[in-house]
Amino acid sequence: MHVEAHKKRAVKLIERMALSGACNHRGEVRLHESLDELSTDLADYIAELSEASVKERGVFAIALSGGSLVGLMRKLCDAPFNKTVDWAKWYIFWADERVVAKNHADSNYKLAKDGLLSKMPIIPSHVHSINDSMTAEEAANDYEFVIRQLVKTRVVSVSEISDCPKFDLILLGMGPDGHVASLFPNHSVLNERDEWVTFITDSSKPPPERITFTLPVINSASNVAVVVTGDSKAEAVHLAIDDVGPDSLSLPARMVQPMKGKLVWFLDKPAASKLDRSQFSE
Ligand SMILES: O=C(O)[C@H](O)[C@@H](O)[C@H](O)[C@H](O)COP(=O)(O)O
Repeated sequence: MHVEAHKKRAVKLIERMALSGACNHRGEVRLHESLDELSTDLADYIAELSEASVKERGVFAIALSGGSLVGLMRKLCDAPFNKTVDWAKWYIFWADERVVAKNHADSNYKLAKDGLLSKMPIIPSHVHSINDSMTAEEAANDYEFVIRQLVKTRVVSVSEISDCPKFDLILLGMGPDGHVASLFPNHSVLNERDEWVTFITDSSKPPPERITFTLPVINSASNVAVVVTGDSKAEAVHLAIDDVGPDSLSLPARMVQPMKGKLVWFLDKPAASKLDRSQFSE
């Protein structure tokens, strides 16, 4: 990289660090001036975790979600990442999936395949999407079985504390209602402690049938990143991150609390606009 470009990047980084605050027990908050800056930081973050994981374990097990997250990961397909990331070591999973055919417009797999995976040299057999010819319940059981086999062979690591799979990185979006993966507010699946993957047939956001990682799996990951943009999410971001008392405790995004892993929030300014943090004000 040219020296001037290096300098510019360093200045940007310092500015960003000044804007972002290390955020005690709710994780690290990374606040971004623009979606472009957020997506550059997100690509850097994922590439760094991939490198560290491949160095340590020889593989990188990453779980995706749907929504705007996929578009915000697009820079991974461009230089320098297209050349520097060790794509052959990536294993892809979904933290949640809509129970629809893989070629359906609602499919999270299709979204990621069209927008990302088809542009990355990932080994097709490393892409673990759900079986779309089953009922939601069967698909959840089947997906858990697939993950169990990969835990046995250590493609997916295992948590020393919970016996759950320990994904190297779980990427989540968040809805304005504070849902993450397909864990919606007040739903009984929030209490699921035994299964790794479960299903719902009554999602408050269509389509109704989904499978989802459970909270114990999300909270056993080595790294969890929640990527949230736009002012419609500002209130939920406030409840998920700030110390607002017991009312917020039932918010699914607030229940994302990795036991040993690291939690990072990637926010743009509108999403962060209701955070009680003086360092975020202009
Ligand atoms: O399955 C779904 O309905 C979506 O994948 C959903 O869970 C999404 O991840 C969040 O609602 C955030 O979406 P946006 O980032 O697009 O707002």
